[in-house]
Amino acid sequence: MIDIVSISKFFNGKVAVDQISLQAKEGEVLVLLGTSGCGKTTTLKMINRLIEPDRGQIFIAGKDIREKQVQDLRRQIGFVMQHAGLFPHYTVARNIAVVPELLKWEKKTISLRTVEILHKLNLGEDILQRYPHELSGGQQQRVGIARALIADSPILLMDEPFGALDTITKADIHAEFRSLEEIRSKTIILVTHDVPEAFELGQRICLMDKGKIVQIGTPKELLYRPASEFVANFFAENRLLLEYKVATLQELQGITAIDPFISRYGFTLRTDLWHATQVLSMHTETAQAYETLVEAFNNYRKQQVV
Ligand SMILES: Nc1ncnc2c1ncn2[C@@H]1O[C@H](COP(=O)(O)OP(=O)(O)OP(=O)(O)O)[C@@H](O)[C@H]1O
Repeated sequence: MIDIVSISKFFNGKVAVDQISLQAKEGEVLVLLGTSGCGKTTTLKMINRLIEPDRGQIFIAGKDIREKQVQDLRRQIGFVMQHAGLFPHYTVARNIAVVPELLKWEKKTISLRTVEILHKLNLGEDILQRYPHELSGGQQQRVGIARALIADSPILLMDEPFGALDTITKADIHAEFRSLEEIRSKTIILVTHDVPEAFELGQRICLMDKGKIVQIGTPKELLYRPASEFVANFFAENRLLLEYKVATLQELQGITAIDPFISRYGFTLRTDLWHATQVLSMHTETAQAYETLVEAFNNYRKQQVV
């Protein structure tokens, strides 16, 4: 678990992070969300000591991170940098092997694990001898993720890991990322300014503004129980999309019979309404099922909005 206790950071006398306290629980994806300049990256970089806080403390598994050697601390933390952050003069293979080499893994182990992780991220082995500039933006970001995952560290810090991707590539890579068994048991803190991405990937979202936390909670809490007008306004633009994304079939269960949707259309109780209605809206023969779900959602929504 990562426990951040009242940390602050000043740059040139101006506060960038202002007495932030939060906890990231073991095995969860916590998203730091907010507009440009609100202090997300600075907060993230203080966890692996790329930036030192001016005030406050950070604990990992109960230990103050300043008590460890920086290199030891960073070896237990996978880090995905903004814009992938690959070394331009290293091949993909060398980029991915940076941490295993520091850990003094055998060459054979590195190459086997590299191939395994490449396949999981839908990358071909043919890219191993290429340089970053010979890859597409999406491939570069996948390589950045492969590099952070290869050593299977218990913590993963991700700074806009999918930032450079178009919407369609993003949807694919989000789905891949969520289904990776590698991320299941990790504590992940992910920085983004992309609201739908935060809702898709975060179990909890920490919304920040001007260096402070405005609200921290589940996507559903932020949407239906905003702590302030700022929070409500922040989600106003994407509101309907987000409401469809946070409602799962499980939540509609008491309102309409869900079993037929599961057996007939291959959904699960965890399928979100956004995905389900998209599938059902594609064919005329599923129009009735689509309408049933939308009606159930409207009734569910009435119970949420008080
Ligand atoms: N090295 C630095 N020197 C001076 N000011 C800095 C430095 N790093 C960040 N800042 C300032 O601190 C504030 C917070 O920056 P930070 O990068 O943490 O924000 P962010 O929320 O991650 O933004 P973005 O989404 O644009 O990356 C900003 O006002 C920024 O200009």
